[in-house]
Formats: sequence, C-alpha cells, structure tokens
Amino acid sequence: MKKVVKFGGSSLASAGQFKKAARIIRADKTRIYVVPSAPGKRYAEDTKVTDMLYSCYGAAIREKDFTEQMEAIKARYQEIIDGLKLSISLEEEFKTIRENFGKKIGRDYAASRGEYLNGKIMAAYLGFEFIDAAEVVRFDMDRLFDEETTNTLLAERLLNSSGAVIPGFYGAMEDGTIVTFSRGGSDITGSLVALAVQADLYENWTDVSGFLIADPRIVQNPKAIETITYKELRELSYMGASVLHEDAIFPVRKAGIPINIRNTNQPEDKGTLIVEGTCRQPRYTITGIAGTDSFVSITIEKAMMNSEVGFCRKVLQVFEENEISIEHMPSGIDTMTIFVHKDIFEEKEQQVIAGIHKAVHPDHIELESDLALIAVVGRGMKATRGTAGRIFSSLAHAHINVKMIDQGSSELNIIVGVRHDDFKNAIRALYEIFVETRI
Ligand SMILES: Nc1ncnc2c1ncn2[C@@H]1O[C@H](COP(=O)(O)OP(=O)(O)O)[C@@H](O)[C@H]1O
Ligand SMILES: N[C@@H](CC(=O)OP(=O)(O)O)C(=O)O
Repeated sequence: MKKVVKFGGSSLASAGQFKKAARIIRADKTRIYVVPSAPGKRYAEDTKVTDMLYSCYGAAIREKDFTEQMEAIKARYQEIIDGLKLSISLEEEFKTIRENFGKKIGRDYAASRGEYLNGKIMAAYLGFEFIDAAEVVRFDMDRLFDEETTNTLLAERLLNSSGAVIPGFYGAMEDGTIVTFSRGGSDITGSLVALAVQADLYENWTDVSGFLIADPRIVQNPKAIETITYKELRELSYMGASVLHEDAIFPVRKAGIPINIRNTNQPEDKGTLIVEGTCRQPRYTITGIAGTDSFVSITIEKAMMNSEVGFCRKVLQVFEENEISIEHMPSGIDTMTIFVHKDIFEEKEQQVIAGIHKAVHPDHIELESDLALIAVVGRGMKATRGTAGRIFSSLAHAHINVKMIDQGSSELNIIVGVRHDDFKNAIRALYEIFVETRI
C-alpha cells in the first residue's frame, strides 16, 4: 500500500500548519510521497507566497529595487524554519534566486521558487529525500506538458524511494528552463506522482473537510459530498469549484486511483472520495453546485437563420480565428447565443463583431456582459423527473431572472445563466431547494 499526499498552501502557511501536516504523514507509514505547495494565506487578508513572488519578479522586470519584497518572502520561510526549530539555512538559495531575478530568468522560474523552498523545508523536517520537480516533470520546447516523459522520469526516480518530497506546480524543459502549470497546479503534480508510482490513493489535504456541495464562501456551512465521480467533479471544478485543479483528474482517472480530499485542520473527518464510478446513490438529487461570474453573451439574430446551411460554422469560425473558446451555445429558430469568458472576449470584442457581420450578415447582434453561469451537477438527476422545474421555481421564488438554461445531453448537469448581481443569491436558492428543503 502506498499513498501520495499533497498539501495545499493553506496547509503549509506557517510552522503550526507544517506540524499538523507532518503529524498526518507520520501517522500512516504508507504516506510515502509528499507534494507540497508554497505557503498560502495564514489569515484572510494575508498574501500567498506565490503572489509575493509574482509581484517581486514584476519589480525586477521593471528594474525597480526588489530588496524589500525579497526580504518579506525570505521572512515567511524563516518564520517557518524557526517555528520548526530546524537548523537549515536558505541563505544560499535566496542568493541564487536574487541573482536570477536580476537576470530576469523568467516569470515561471520566479513563481516556482515558492514550492521549491517549501519542499526543501518539508524534506528536512520529515527526514525525507528532496527531489526537484525540474528533474522529473517535463515540458517540451513549446512549454507544453510532456506526459510520457514525465511518467517515465517520475517512475524511475521514485519507485525505490522510502520517503520523498516533490514540490508541486512546476517542472522544466530539457534545457532546464522552468515552466509552471496554471494556478493551483500543485494538484496536478500530486496526480502525476500518484500515476507514476501506481499509488493506491491520492490524498489531497486542504482547509475544508472535502468537496462541499457549494462554495463555502457563498453558502454558510454547506454539507460535504461523501462520494463523487470524476465526471461530476470535472463539471464542478471546470465551473469554478476551486478546491481541486480541473486538470488534476486526468492522470489518476486513467489508472483508476481514487482521490481523497481531506482537511489538515480536521484530519478525523473522512472528506470526499473521488472515484471512477460508484453504486452509491447520492444523498440528494444533485451532487454539487458551482459557478463563475464573468461571462459575456453574444446573441446573433437573423430571419430564416435555421435554413441557412453552414450558418453556425461560419459564426464559430470567427471565434476560432480570434482564439476564443466557447463555453455554451444555446440557440433558437432565428437566434443563436454564444457564451464566452469576459476577460478573453473584451480584448477582441470589435474584431469578433466585425468578423460575424462579414461572415453571416446578421440582422442584429446583441451583447450582454456581467453574466454568471451556474452548473447544477449530479448523477442522480438522470433518474429524477422535474429537476429543471425545481431549478426554475426556486430561482423565480428568489426573484432571479433566468437568462439561459442548458441541459447537457448526458443529463449530468444543467447550466443556468443569471445576471452577475444575482449570482450568489442564485447559488443560495439552489442549495436551499435541493439540500435544505430536499423537495
Ligand atoms: N465546492 C467547494 N468545496 C470546497 N471548497 C471550495 C468549494 N468551492 C470553492 N472552495 C474553496 O476552495 C478552497 C480550497 O482550495 P485552495 O484554496 O486551492 O486550497 P489549498 O491551498 O489547500 O490548495 C476552500 O478553502 C474553499 O474556500
Ligand atoms: N502555489 C501555486 C500552486 C498551488 O497549487 O497552490 P495551492 O495548492 O495553494 O492552491 C498557486 O498559488 O497557484
């Protein structure tokens, strides 16, 4: 039996949190492979070390003096080292980092140092071997993740280890250039390590007692999900449930390795088990609710659109040419609406509109911004009639106007579009009807 344990930034933000993590690791001899994140927030208004590094590197790039910012980062680590009563020194490491910042060696290198240094401390504290992710997580020369090489490198390096710390979030190209995954990417590293060593379980330790039915920052004390399938989780994390990176599912899913989301502050809680399939019936019709609140909708109107062969393709081509990916596309007889992320669309707005005019000569194009999309997800929905009806009535009851509704053909999710201002209330209303009232 072997387990991979990933600790998120909130679990390693201070010496006190490090001690909790180490207690968890030492309590189970099968917890052999440890993937740490960089120190996260110690309290709500605190700054994550990754963000401190980005901002410090930003100053270096602008050729501003970054001494003070670098000292603040160093102080975060020194506080942990002192609190753990370790005799290691990071003086030399910081000297190198400062020099590399001066040489403007790369933004990804800068960000990766958060995990690198935390890994060094964690390895020293546990008495485990430190393995630099730059040696075992490979990106190709186009900065794309190289899954096959990584799997080989990790397996060769780790299989005989009796205790190893591999920092999360980054890897390197063959020439040593550091590349990071997108934000929250330590979850991906954990998953890659689990696949390479064919772990029995991938434990992902965070600051909540599992995947909760709704975002705890929106719904007060939401209930935890006991068991969730990879498919359901993918829908929820893609739609903004940030507890697990959306790409962390793929490596373990392939090998059927379950993920267990656990709480470092409450290790006695069972957390959430993420599995390929389960015969366990979910407790409620829905498994979870998640949403993101910055979409734009583009509605294209043209009489007789439905009989114009190739209309949709021509419109979609305009988005493709502008490298904008499409989130949803509900349509009517003479209208089609396209939902896209606001931040990506904003920069190219006028090009896209001009492109659509040129491509299909519409009667009218209407843009609506500040929209939110909410996904109601659950394997139990397939067997239950009237789910969409309940969604509508709960939102109507809360005086929320539904802009769009889209049911996936797998009947695993229903997506609802609402105004940005209604976003949180809509999630609360949906939680209320499916979980609290359970009618
Ligand atoms: N459905 C959800 N269930 C649990 N946590 C969620 C959910 N949606 C959003 N979150 C947020 O995700 C946070 C945990 O993810 P993250 O901040 O990446 O943790 P870590 O630092 O441990 O990697 C929680 O503190 C919570 O605020
Ligand atoms: N430290 C990186 C990577 C990461 O995964 O962090 P966390 O586990 O704290 O979400 C970030 O802030 O994006």
